[in-house]
Amino acid sequence: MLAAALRDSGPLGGTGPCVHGGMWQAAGVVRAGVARGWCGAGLVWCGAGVVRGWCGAGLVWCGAPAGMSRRAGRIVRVTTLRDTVFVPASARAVAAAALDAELFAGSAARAGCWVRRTRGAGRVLAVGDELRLSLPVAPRGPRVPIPLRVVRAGTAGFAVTAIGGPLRTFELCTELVETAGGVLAAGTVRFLVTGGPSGALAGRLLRRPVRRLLAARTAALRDGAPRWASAPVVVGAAIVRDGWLLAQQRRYPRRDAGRWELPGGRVEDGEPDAAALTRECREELGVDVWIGGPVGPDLPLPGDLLLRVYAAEVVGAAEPAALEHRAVRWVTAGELAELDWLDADRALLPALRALLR
Ligand SMILES: Nc1nc2c([nH]c(=O)n2[C@H]2C[C@H](O)[C@@H](COP(=O)(O)OP(=O)(O)OP(=O)(O)O)O2)c(=O)[nH]1
Repeated sequence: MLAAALRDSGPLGGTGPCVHGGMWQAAGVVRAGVARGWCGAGLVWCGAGVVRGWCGAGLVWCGAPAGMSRRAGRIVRVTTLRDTVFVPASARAVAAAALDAELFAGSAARAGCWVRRTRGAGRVLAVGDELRLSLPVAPRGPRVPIPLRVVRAGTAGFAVTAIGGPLRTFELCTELVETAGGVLAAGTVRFLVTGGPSGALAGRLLRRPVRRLLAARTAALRDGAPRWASAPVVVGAAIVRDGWLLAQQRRYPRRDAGRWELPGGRVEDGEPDAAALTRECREELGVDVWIGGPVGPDLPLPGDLLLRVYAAEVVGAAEPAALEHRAVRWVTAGELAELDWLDADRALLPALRALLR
């Protein structure tokens, strides 16, 4: 039976042009030319033209079956599970929810999992942060420890991947696709187990807790995003000049004194973001600024504040001064990582680096 299953196994996934003009994505094993998959617009056609899945709110979604193949002579089983929700909120609010460390840990707890941050700090999850996920195989049963690293954290989505533990491959990602009325948040978990019958059993046992984790995560995004849509905003200015970025060093409170941040501050009630940034840059630096587009995603801050950063340039040849801060400093892309940034600002470093390129 096993041999027959292996013979039937095709590629473990794939992607191709969909009849709706987008791309289809097949997940799991392709048997006899038939794949299950999903696309953003409707039904999925692949292989011999057979459709699996169903259409709801304009998208097809399905739980893909466990796939099986041989790699280096070992039986490898890949399981891909998906859960998609439609979130009627702005893309920036949903991305903020996706990067919210508290929301992530809370949703995992609701699914019976534990999440502990082992690297990184603050409310926002940044690329390079590490977490330890403890997945229950059964209620009150043994737990599988999965050390994870954040590998993607941006406006288009979030992803963590295993960096050790018994499951050498475990990936959880959330793709965010903006639509006219809101955002499609497509959660996927893909994990791989090896071994014969014991591997098959392990794969089967893990499906239920992983499915619960995935469902709790997408539900948390749907329920958590509206809060970020109406959160009080702190605006920051990524002021650039000839490949240099202006950073300023905090004087207070004690826990943040000496750390670096971007010029800016809280937006007052009814005040447009641009007006708040103009006001803060005059007060803190004594200069006027031109304000451009947003840089990176909106970032959750402690106290349910949201940090939103805009690209900016000093008007004219005026030199910014540290009127309220300990110091200001121009830094190159290469020097960005040398500064002790506030926790949330660390999550912006990839976007700031890209701005300076
Ligand atoms: N301006 C700014 N604030 C930041 C950044 N990153 C970050 O976490 N924050 C936090 C620090 C503060 O808790 C909050 C900013 O609000 P604020 O500038 O009005 O706060 P503050 O503590 O300086 O208070 P205040 O004296 O200006 O009233 O956002 C950043 O890059 N720029």
